[in-house]
Amino acid sequence: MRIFHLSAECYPVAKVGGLADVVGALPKYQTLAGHQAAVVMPFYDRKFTRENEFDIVFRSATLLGTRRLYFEILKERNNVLGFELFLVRIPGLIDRENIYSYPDETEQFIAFQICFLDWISYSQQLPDVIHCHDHHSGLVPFLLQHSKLYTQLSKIPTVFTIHNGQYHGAFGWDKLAYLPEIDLTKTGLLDWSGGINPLASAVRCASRYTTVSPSYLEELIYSSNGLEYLFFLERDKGVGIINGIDTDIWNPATDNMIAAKYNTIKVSAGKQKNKAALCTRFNFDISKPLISFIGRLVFEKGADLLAEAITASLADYAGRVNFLILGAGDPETEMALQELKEKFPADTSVYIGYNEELAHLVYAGADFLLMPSRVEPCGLNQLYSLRYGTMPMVRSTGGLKDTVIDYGEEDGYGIRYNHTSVEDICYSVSRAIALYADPKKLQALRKRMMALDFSWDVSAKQYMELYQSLNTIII
Ligand SMILES: Nc1ncnc2c1ncn2[C@@H]1O[C@H](COP(=O)(O)OP(=O)(O)O[C@H]2O[C@H](CO)[C@@H](O)[C@H](O)[C@H]2O)[C@@H](O)[C@H]1O
Repeated sequence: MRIFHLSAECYPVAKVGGLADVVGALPKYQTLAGHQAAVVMPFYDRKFTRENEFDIVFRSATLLGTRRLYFEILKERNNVLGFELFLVRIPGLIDRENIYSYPDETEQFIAFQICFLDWISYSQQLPDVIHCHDHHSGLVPFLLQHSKLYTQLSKIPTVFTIHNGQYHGAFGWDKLAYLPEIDLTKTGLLDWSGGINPLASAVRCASRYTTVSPSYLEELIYSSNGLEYLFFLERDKGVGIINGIDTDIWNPATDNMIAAKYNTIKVSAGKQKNKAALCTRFNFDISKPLISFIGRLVFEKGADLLAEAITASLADYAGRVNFLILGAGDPETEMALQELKEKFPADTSVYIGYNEELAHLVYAGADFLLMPSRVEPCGLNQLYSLRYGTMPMVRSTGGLKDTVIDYGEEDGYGIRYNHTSVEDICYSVSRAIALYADPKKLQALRKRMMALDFSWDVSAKQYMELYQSLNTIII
């Protein structure tokens, strides 16, 4: 089966968060299973594109409104990722360093989708399925079916995966002219709340939509930033498939980014060496429990509560626990965390920024990983931490609920709490400190965590079954 994944991110080409991890792994596992999986993404002027070799496989021009765009499709030459990688380059529009946040972002992603469709319209070998990820490729299912330019593509089944339902990529009807000629009787399929909403359109027009955990599929009906009624109406088209993790990259026994490699048998000594490296770097006392947080410093992740919750915890446990935060995001949260570090220099440390290597070391060296997310479609951090024998402390929501069982329950291995609140975070901290005081129990739980299997094998198979079922669906 030939599968095209369309995405704004793909590890290691360009990563901001978990979307990149999934799009960098799923096609690899599909290729290993004998399928022809490819990723198509915008060209970014980054380390990966500078250091690898590409062939130009297609060159053409298209229109974005009245603007004529010349574009190229580049193909990575040496199969370094284990799957085909195609980049859409449009000089002056899609050839910059950053992935998001340019003022013409809407134009960038519309152009990305148009160029992709133009390119495959000329292709001799059409894909069996087009798999779109998040709103950046959300207009493709609509355009395939309702633009005259792409009639020959209209039978290709599409899957749309929602990694984050909070962001819709919505824009005003004044930008309708950027789309290619469409059937104007169908504009209702683009509209939500008086604007063009790529996420809503994809949910309606894709053959199927998926969420990255079964719980999140249900939660979208109650909380999806204004699309609740849409998810209520379209519920039967949705499927929840939990993310896997790329065990080639996230494996403490082979990970070159950590200070000492270890496996389940050597977990105690291995974690201790990695913790020592972290404690030296951040000036912590290794004998104390180390609780960390890794992630985007945004409201969804509960990051706004970290400074207050850590301050409250330290009121009870000063000198008995250390906190390490790695992340970047909302300026107010970044500032509050910097202040926290200045206020409690012996107990806390904060690294503002994105650092892939440090993240690996933290998964390996910390004792606990705090995830007080308000919204967590799947969450990969808890899966990585489990793989490294680091206990996740999670709020029961979305994928966190689906993957972490509280250690107080039968076969449990994590810490769970119900609310993204200072009280619940503090309560989870007190439980972590108590558990740390019982090294034998913690050691047994670490072995249990590391024995869990969250590899892609099962989930990749579920996606294949979904694709295969689409051939029989009449949209
Ligand atoms: N400052 C930093 N330095 C280094 N590494 C950092 C970092 N900040 C984040 N990361 C890394 O980025 C990834 C974050 O992945 P998540 O799945 O937790 O979140 P995200 O919200 O981006 O993804 C969305 O998509 C994914 C994929 O479907 C869902 O799991 C998730 O719930 C959904 O919100 C992890 O690999 C983490 O280590």
